[in-house]
Amino acid sequence: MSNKLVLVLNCGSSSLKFAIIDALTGDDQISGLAECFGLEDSRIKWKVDGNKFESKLGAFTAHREAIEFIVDNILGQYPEIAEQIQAIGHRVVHGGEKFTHSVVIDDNVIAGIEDCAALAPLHNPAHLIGIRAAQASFPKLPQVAVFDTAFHQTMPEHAFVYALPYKFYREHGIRRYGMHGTSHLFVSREAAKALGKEVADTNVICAHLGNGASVTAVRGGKSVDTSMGLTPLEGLVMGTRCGDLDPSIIFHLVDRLGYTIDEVNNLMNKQSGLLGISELTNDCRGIEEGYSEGHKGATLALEIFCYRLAKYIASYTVPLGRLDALVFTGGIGENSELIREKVLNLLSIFNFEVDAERNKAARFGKQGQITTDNGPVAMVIPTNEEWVIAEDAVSLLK
Ligand SMILES: Nc1ncnc2c1ncn2[C@@H]1O[C@H](COP(=O)(O)OP(=O)(O)O)[C@@H](O)[C@H]1O
Ligand SMILES: CC(=O)OP(=O)(O)O
Ligand SMILES: [Mg+2]
Repeated sequence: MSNKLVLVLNCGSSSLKFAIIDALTGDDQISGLAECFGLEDSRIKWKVDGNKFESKLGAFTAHREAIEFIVDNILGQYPEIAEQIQAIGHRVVHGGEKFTHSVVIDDNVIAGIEDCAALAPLHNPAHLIGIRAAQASFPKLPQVAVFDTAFHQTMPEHAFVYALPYKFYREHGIRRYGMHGTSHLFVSREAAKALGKEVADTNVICAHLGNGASVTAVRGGKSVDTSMGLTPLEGLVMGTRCGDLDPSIIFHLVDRLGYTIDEVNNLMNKQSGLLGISELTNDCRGIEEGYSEGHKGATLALEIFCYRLAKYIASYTVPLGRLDALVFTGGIGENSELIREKVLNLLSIFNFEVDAERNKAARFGKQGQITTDNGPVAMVIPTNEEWVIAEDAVSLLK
């Protein structure tokens, strides 16, 4: 048997993404998404060999029921696939300073993920539910945790310490950690391949633009700075998150406008970003549609998104010195030729020259350079976090 199949689970605050993936080739045999938390009408959608299926999960289904559905109703139909699964790989957003690499899950690891839950309150508690449910459903299979933060543990202290009294880092671990590390690792490695260079000799800036979004400066295969911080709220404008702002806005909202801390948390994580500015939608496709129809809010949201992103990208030339390529990835980075073009035009000081044909062609999972050969390289590289998770899971079993 040449397959090395891994079931990869990415439990988010309100959804669960899953894939059964071959660690050797990156091909997924089955993949899907369950919208499973707090919804009256939660659903699960999945794909097998390009064929699409959908089913209702019922009201208020949570991760545990979704995993039971995957095991009983989906894998149950494909026993020849199910019996080949060798491990379960879990995406875990926050591993603090404790986890610099992927690990096989045991009670100590679970306690470590619990310790980090306060730093990623929307993500880590969901991962723990997923881990426990997977342990119950697959008691014989090894479970592996792969951390978003691990790739960023190479950042130097001057990039990760906040300008607060130092004791808050020393005593409470309050520092910048960075997320989406698995994606930044994957696309920076693929960029080196595409450039025909050794990873150790390749400097790239990666923009992962999905519902959450972050930019990372990768020097010689190592993360040297990234835009997310203690939590996934810092940095870029995102679908519903505000990213960077003046921290005094929090005092103003609480002291002057009577908001509770919980309300501020909800406002900044769930009601801001593209959704908050546009007063239309958090979905980039809807923002682009609004922009093309002259919708004022959508236009402003798009402009702020691109401007902030371009500023971050420009600033990451500081830790790199030399830039071999700028990489776009994530649902927006892989598909939005409009945003890529706007961002590259804002970065005119670097002489990027957009190639309209190439930029148009790079979408729906296609990799490729989107600039002309006359200037610096920008490219689209579809991310594959699930493949990295599957590879790590299998390599830990050897
Ligand atoms: N064809 C497209 N054009 C523009 N944006 C797109 C397109 N397809 C997907 N997106 C955007 O990608 C985002 C989701 O990205 P994704 O990486 O799937 O998110 P997640 O962070 O949940 O993994 C959404 O804002 C969606 O609108
Ligand atoms: C860390 C983070 O923002 O993850 P996601 O993009 O999956 O929300
Ligand atoms: Mg994603």
